[in-house]
Parts: sequence; C-alpha cells; structure tokens
Amino acid sequence: AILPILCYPDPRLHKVAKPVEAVDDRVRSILDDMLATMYDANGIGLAATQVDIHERIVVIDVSEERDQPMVLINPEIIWYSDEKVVGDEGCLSVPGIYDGVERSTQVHVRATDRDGQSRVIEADGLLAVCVQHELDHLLGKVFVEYLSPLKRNRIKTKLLKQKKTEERA
Ligand SMILES: O=C(O)C[C@@H](Cc1ccccc1)C(=O)SCC(=O)c1ccccc1
Ligand SMILES: [Zn+2]
Repeated sequence: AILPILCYPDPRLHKVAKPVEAVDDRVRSILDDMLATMYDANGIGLAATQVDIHERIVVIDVSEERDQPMVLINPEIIWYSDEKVVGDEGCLSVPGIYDGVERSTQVHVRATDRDGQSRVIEADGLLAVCVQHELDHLLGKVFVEYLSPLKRNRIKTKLLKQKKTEERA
C-alpha cells in the first residue's frame, strides 16, 4: 500500500525509532509498503519515521533504473570517512526544498536485510549521502536542522502556508 508521508514541521518526524525485534511477516509487509511509497513519491530513500512507523527500518534505491531496492533493518553506521562534502539534499517530508548539507563522502553501514541476514555495506557517492540522511530520520532529525534558523523558519512558514491552501482546496 502507498502510505501517507508526514510533512515537516510535523512533530512526529522528531520521534526516535525503536530497534526491530524480529524480521517477521509484519516487518516484511512494512518494507513492501515503504518501497511502494518511495517509488510512488520518486524518492531515492525513505525512513519508517516518515510514514509514522517508529521502528529502525529504511529502504533505498539510488539506481538509475529504479530497480535495485535496498532494505536496511536496524542500520548503524560503523565508520565515517574523515573526508566530507557539501551536497544538495531534498526530503520527501520537506517537499520542494533543496539545500546544501555536509556529509562524509564514505560510510560503512551494518544492517539486517529482509531475510534476517546481517551485512556490512561500504557506501560512497549518493548512496553514502542517502544513508546518512535516512539514519538521521530514525533519530528524529530532518535535514533542514542543519540549515540556519532563518532558513529553517522560512521553510516552516512556506510549508505551513502550502498546507493551509491544500486544506482549503
Ligand atoms: O526524504 C527522504 O528520505 C528521501 C530523500 C533522500 C535523499 C535525497 C537526496 C539526498 C539525500 C537524501 C529523497 O529522495 S529527496 C527527493 C529526490 O528524489 C532526490 C533529491 C536529490 C537528489 C536525488 C534525489
Ligand atoms: Zn528525508
């Protein structure tokens, strides 16, 4: 099913996700819904927090063909490169806003996949950026929090105004 994506500044986006106890059919069903929702929204990643499910689950697909889904259950970054880069980021919970965020260029992530197997993924490029962005979501952090308070307030005002016009429409 396509799930509704929470929109900033919804307070639920700041809840901290809990670890998944067991990779069972309930979790696999959440994974399928999150992947459907991510592809429908044309995103390259989605964290469970964004669909109001507060468990440590992330899906990612950074492939051109949109046919290489990645599932990260209970992900943790076990190594960050010292080298960092500022890249333009967007967020499905902050529609229409793109701005520069500094991230490590490479990260190593330990995560469990849909079969319950634990793996370490060595990520670079857009995948490294996306992993860091998604894991922030699981900690209740949205990328606009890296921006200046002035920019963040302008974004809040803009999105709240958008929401009002949507409700009236
Ligand atoms: O809100 C999300 O987690 C999804 C987000 C992931 C992300 C994109 C870009 C940089 C970091 C994290 C998106 O997919 S935003 C929309 C999008 O499709 C996109 C934006 C910029 C570059 C590539 C894709
Ligand atoms: Zn996001």
